[in-house]
Amino acid sequence: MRPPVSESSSLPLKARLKNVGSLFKQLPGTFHLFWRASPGLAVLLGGLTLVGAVLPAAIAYVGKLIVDGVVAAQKGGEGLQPQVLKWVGVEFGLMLGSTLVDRSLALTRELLRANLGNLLNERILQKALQLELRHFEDSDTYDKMQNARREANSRPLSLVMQAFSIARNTVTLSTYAVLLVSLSPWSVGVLVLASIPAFIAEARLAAAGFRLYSWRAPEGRKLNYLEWVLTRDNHVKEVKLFGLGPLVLGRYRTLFQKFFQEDRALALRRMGWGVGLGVLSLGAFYGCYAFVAGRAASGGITVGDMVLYLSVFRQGQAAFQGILTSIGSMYEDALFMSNLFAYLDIPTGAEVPRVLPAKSPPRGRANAIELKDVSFRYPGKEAWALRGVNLTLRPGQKLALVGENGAGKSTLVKLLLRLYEPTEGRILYGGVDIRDMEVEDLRSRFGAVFQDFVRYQFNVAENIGLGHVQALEDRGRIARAADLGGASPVISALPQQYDTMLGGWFEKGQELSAGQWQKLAVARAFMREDAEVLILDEPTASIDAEAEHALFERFQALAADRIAIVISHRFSTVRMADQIAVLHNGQVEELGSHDALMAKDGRYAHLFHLQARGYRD
Ligand SMILES: Nc1ncnc2c1ncn2[C@@H]1O[C@H](COP(=O)(O)OP(=O)(O)OP(=O)(O)O)[C@@H](O)[C@H]1O
Repeated sequence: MRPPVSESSSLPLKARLKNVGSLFKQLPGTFHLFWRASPGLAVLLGGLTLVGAVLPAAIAYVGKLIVDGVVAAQKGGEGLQPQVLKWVGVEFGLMLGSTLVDRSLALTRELLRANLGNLLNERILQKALQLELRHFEDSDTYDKMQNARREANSRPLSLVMQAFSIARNTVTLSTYAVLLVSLSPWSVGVLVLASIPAFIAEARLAAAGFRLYSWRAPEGRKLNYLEWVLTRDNHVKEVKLFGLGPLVLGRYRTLFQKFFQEDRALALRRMGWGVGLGVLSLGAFYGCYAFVAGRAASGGITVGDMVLYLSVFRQGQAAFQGILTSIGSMYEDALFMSNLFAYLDIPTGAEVPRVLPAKSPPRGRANAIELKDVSFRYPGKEAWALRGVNLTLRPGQKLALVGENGAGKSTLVKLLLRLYEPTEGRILYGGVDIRDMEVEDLRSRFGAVFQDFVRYQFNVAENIGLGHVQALEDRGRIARAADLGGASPVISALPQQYDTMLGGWFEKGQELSAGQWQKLAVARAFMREDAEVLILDEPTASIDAEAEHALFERFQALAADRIAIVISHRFSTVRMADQIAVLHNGQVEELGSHDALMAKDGRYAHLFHLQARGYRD
């Protein structure tokens, strides 16, 4: 269980500093990205920050010269007036410069935001392409990716800007210190001393805030999820039918209240400290003010010195406060960056071939597939999803996989496509262990329709053509695939046929029925005309009986000399296969043709009769 936030203050100082230190390790990596995003803008930002940092002290100093000049002129200093006006002119110039620097900084920041955001988004997407299925099915990795995506546009820039702001305020403070030392060395000491409590308080509160947000991350996701359930189109039917609104909204409210109370407690602590420290810094300021005013009155320093002192001390306090605030914000930004870097560093490459050069069985004709004592456990799971599976598929053979939900059918397909590796045993393709092949080589030999096939919010031609991206523009091939998948009648009924935009996400998108979408998915699989193996995972789940019959006739013809693997719960489909493997708890319980398995009168025969009776009664 996570400790409550209030306990954070009991953390030993050393541990707290270590926490902070580990977060600021993100800075070099972030700056590297920042540099990569745009070296020119980075240099410009650095230069502008430096100029902006020294300008305030220069302006304050010229202010002093003006006041001293005025006082001297009033005392009858001959010819001092033009001098004073000259200094006013200089201050005007400096102020103009300062405004220009601030505007240019804002512009540079905006340009960098776009560049840096784009660079990061691209890195995140590139990494997503390298990740394997196991990563997507692991909630931890998935969370990391979603978090990285969510804040890539703001956090890295914010971290860099806060670091620059600290640098700028530090330079400004140093220039102020130089000015103050000449005036009253001990007031520099007072400025620093009066700031120490504020520094400690800010560090404590920022750490508490940071811990609050990081502990809260999983609950924050829960909050997002609840929001999602209530606002997504595909949830609305169930939400309405089951009357889920009040329940989900209630949970949302409870979570929000918890967040609100934590935020309020933190805000109150912040305010308490703020008031106390405000009084302290005001006291320090007026203490020094009294001293300096006294010295000015007794003629120890000039009026200009006093004015300089006042503005520098005040602005020095503000610069110090600025540094503290930046440190506070950096905690959170650094947390994000550590999550982002953790995501970018997720080890991948499990898919690279074990041997070089990779092996590649002959292409253009089906190769035998052999599963030898294959067992598989999902990462982090105790139970075996597959156990001791032995299967041989010769070219031209059709295999049907049957078994109850969770028997391991889809898992077997994932292993064949090397989306996972067997925990034990081997899978051979054309006599070659598939771990010795390039995955792209292996996968390009398969055409597949998955149970959870994708409904691309693209046009019809693309929905089919994506099955073989090299032929995305080949309308002839797309039309052939549509014919084979039984999708042609659906397409001719659409307003712009192959150019009809599909799905409800974009304007003019045409929504299809589940069965119509599935026909497009089947057509997509048939785009791979040279596929050596065809896999249809529950291909007929959504299509009607007539379409199913037609699909299987075409499928039989098309699959003639290829290997075909069909997963289905419909025995009318299953019985057409040469071989039927009955999976039960991850094991092949029965294997043989329909006739052989019926004669055996085991699980298959039992399930077949059960379904047949359902149709007859
Ligand atoms: N990503 C995953 N992580 C962990 N366990 C999983 C994962 N996917 C499936 N499983 C488990 O592996 C076992 C086999 O699942 P699989 O999806 O292969 O079943 P199936 O036979 O295809 O079922 P269905 O007929 O419902 O599609 C099940 O016990 C399931 O809970």
